[in-house]
This record gives sequence, structure tokens and C-alpha cells, in this order.
Amino acid sequence: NEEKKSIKLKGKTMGTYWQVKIPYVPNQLHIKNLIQRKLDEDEKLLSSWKKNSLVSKFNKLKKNQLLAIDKKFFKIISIALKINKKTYGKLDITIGNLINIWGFGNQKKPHNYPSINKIKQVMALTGMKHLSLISNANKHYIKKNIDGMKINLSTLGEGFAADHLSSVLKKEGIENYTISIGGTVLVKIKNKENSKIIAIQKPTDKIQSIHLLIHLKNKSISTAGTYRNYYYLKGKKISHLIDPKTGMPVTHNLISVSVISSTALEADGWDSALLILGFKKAKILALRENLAVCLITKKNNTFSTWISPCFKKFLINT
Ligand SMILES: Cc1cc2nc3c(=O)[nH]c(=O)nc-3n(C[C@H](O)[C@H](O)[C@H](O)COP(=O)(O)OP(=O)(O)OC[C@H]3O[C@@H](n4cnc5c(N)ncnc54)[C@H](O)[C@@H]3O)c2cc1C
Ligand SMILES: [Mg+2]
Repeated sequence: NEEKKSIKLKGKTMGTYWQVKIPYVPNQLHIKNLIQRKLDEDEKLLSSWKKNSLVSKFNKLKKNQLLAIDKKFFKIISIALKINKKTYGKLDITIGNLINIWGFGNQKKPHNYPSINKIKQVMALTGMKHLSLISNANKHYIKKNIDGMKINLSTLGEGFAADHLSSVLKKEGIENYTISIGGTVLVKIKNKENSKIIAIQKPTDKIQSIHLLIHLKNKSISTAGTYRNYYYLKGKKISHLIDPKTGMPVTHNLISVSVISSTALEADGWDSALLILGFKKAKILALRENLAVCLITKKNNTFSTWISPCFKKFLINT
């Protein structure tokens, strides 16, 4: 019977795909269009690829000019500042120029390694200390104190959008849903119903297979990996995750990090930052911050998995 069936809505956003599962509703097309419209709105705020986005406007500002932002934009930047501090600077949204020269922003992938000089030159335009949020009489502003600095919110945008969609669906009276955008998943379930089973994929681009299963209810999970978004340059793998301290893409053997959190924004922020930190530091930080984290490392073609105490309760033993 139709009432029991769930429906899957799908589309494209932010250079990736979105999918929303909800219980049957007669006005599917209305919900689908609403979701796409809200995602388009978020893209207009956050995209480095759209010339007129708020991010692009900020990127064109001269130093010390103020740009008015709303509460939602204030929130995403605040989370970026918070995670930046806690991860010793590994999450750094001011590395827009660095992301561009490595070919993961709005510039083409390079055919040659960027020179040390080029990397140094571009790194001089980075650093969260050059970015500030200002609040005055309920109005919010953002500014930079060096010319040429560019922000890139790719590491937080999908989580931000998933939280946003969650509040949109709630307003529509939908109580059970699973939202996926890129590597971020948000599960919302009405109290009396069971949790939802989510798979963490094996960290390989060859075949899609399940590495482990978790159950999730009213939480988000986000996975960052160096195993999918990469290209080869002179025979070397170039990952999309860049260490802001060296200006270089990461090459260590921590290849997948999943983080469970109460908001998709936080999960999406932490996963990439922990991955860039590397196994030892990520593990220490996960324990200290009580994060629900799954770390997968690869050595001689075998995977090892470490799960933090907070992650254990989500695990389904198979
Ligand atoms: C609003 C928006 C619009 C987009 N539009 C396009 C588009 O038009 N075309 C397109 O090809 N892609 C676009 N993307 C980007 C694309 O979809 C990314 O691959 C995706 O956002 C990365 O998410 P992830 O979950 O794979 O990786 P995550 O691990 O969540 O984030 C990794 C990304 O963050 C950035 N990053 C790398 N190192 C750091 C660091 N140290 N600190 C902070 N950030 C870092 C890099 O861009 C990297 O790809 C867009 C992203 C957003 C948010
Ligand atoms: Mg992320």
C-alpha cells in the first residue's frame, strides 16, 4: 500500500549529488522542488564557483572592508573558527588560493607541480587570524585584514545544507527522513521508531563495498576520504585534502575518517580536519574531545580500523 512506501528524491547540488528519503507523500514534486530551491539558495551563499555568491563577494573584498552576513553565514564561519582552533589549524577555510592552485577549486588541475615559490606566495594569503567576525546591534559582518585572501567552504557546505534541509522538511511536517549530500548523511526519526542503518564504505575507489554498518537516529555522519577525490600528477596521487601548514596535499596512511555528531555541519567540519591531522593526532583529539570517530588506515594494502569509545554505541556487530 502506497502510504507505507518511502520515496527517494534526488538531484544535483554543489558539484555533487543530493538524495532525500521520506515516507510517502502525495505532493512529491512540491517537496523535491522545495529541496532544490533551498539548496540553490545555499549554493548562492557558499559557492566559490559562482561569481555572485556571498563567498565570491567576500573573496573580492579589500582588506578591512566589512561585508554584511546573516545569522546562518555567521554560524558556518563560527564553526570553522572553532574547529580550526581545536585541530591546530588543520581546518582552514582561508586556503582558497591554495585549493585553487592544486586544482580543487575553480581553476583547472595543474600539469606540473606548483613551484615552492608559488606555494609560499599563496600561503602568505592564508590564515584564520586574518579573518574576523564582527557583531554589532544584532547585525553580523565579516572582514579580512590582508588583500587577496580567499575563503573556500567546500569542507563545510554539504553539512550546512543538510542541517538546513532538515529544518525545511520539519516545517513541511515531515518527521522521518534521511538526507545525503556528498559524504554527509543526516537521519531524523520520530521518537518511537527504530534507528536507521547506514553503511560506511570500504575506502577504495575500485568497488563499492561495505566496510561497517552503524545505526543512526537523530544524528549526522560525515566521511572524509583521500581515496575518491584525487588525481595523478607526475605519477603521484594528489589528494583534495591540503595541509594548511605545508601547503601540500596529504599523503599519510589515514585514508578515511567518519564522524558522528548532532549536527551535519559539525560532522562535516571535523572529518576532513581529523584526516589531515593523521592517525596519531586524530586519535588523541577524538579521545580528548569525546568525538564519535572511525579512523581507517591503509598499510600494505590492508585496512585497519580504529573506533573511538563514543562511536562504539552506533556500531552494528556483523
Ligand atoms: C557551496 C558549494 C558549491 C560547490 N560547487 C562546486 C562546483 O560547481 N563544481 C565543483 O567541481 N565542485 C563544487 N563544490 C565542491 C565539491 O562538491 C567538493 O568536492 C565537496 O564540497 C568536498 O566535499 P567532500 O565531502 O568530498 O570533502 P570534505 O572532506 O568535506 O572537504 C574537502 C574539501 O575542502 C577543501 N579543503 C581541503 N583542505 C582543506 C583544509 N585544510 N581546510 C579547509 N578546507 C579544505 C577542498 O576544497 C576539499 O575538496 C562545491 C562545494 C560547495 C560547498
Ligand atoms: Mg568535511
